[in-house]
Amino acid sequence: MAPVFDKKNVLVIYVLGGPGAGKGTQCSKLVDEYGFCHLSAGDLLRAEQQREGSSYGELIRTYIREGNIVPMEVTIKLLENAMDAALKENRSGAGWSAGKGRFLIDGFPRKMDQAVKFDEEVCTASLVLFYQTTEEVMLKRLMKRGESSGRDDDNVESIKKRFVTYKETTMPVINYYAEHGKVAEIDSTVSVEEVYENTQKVVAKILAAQEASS
Ligand SMILES: Nc1ncnc2c1ncn2[C@@H]1O[C@H](COP(=O)(O)OP(=O)(O)OP(=O)(O)O)[C@@H](O)[C@H]1O
Ligand SMILES: O=c1ccn([C@@H]2O[C@H](COP(=O)(O)O)[C@@H](O)[C@H]2O)c(=O)[nH]1
Ligand SMILES: [Mg+2]
Repeated sequence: MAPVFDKKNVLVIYVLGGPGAGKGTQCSKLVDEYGFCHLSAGDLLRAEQQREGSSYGELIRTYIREGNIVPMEVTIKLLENAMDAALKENRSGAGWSAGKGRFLIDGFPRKMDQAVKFDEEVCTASLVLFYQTTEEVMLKRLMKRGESSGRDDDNVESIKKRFVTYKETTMPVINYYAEHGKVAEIDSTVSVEEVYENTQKVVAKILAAQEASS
């Protein structure tokens, strides 16, 4: 079913990279500076897993623990509903007016079927921010985060599985968007501030281009 909002009115940036690459960290800085609505597919799935009465709770729990990708219909519906709700809030500020808004979609699309379906039926992204670092760095960050995150998948067994899914299933998505000239690759090995400086440069350009065309 088509989304309720008009896709012409939304600016979408996908935020991709390996588990623990720093996607969420950079998104929160972008929210503060540019007023994006940040939608993390993983967070939406975790919230749905916890929701009383959800028929997907157990399914989501198993997929996340195994580092697998939840069937796309579930995730796309959650994202679409969250976008719709944000647009109905009538937010103010740069990029927001009646029915218009700007979104960071974090950790999605992670599989080609999601990418094709979302592009066709919901909306297309103007840019893909791709945070790149080594598995060694990501493992260290996730193990540290796991001391306090409470996430079922911040343990070494799940992390190893997430790395396999990332390489086999998500890298083809990133390569697909790279072939379409949409990917900005950013080294996320360096400090949060340095990563953000490089992120700002790319995002500021996209926002300026959008402003010039509207
Ligand atoms: N550039 C950085 N340098 C050092 N630590 C970082 C950096 N970026 C993020 N971190 C830390 O690494 C951990 C993972 O970061 P974050 O949660 O942003 O990653 P993510 O890509 O969203 O991970 P996931 O895919 O698991 O959701 C966090 O504890 C965060 O504080
Ligand atoms: O589109 C998606 C995004 C995420 N998942 C599942 O959630 C976990 C955690 O995602 P984070 O982005 O690390 O918070 C991921 O490993 C998948 O199991 C998904 O199924 N589909
Ligand atoms: Mg995250």
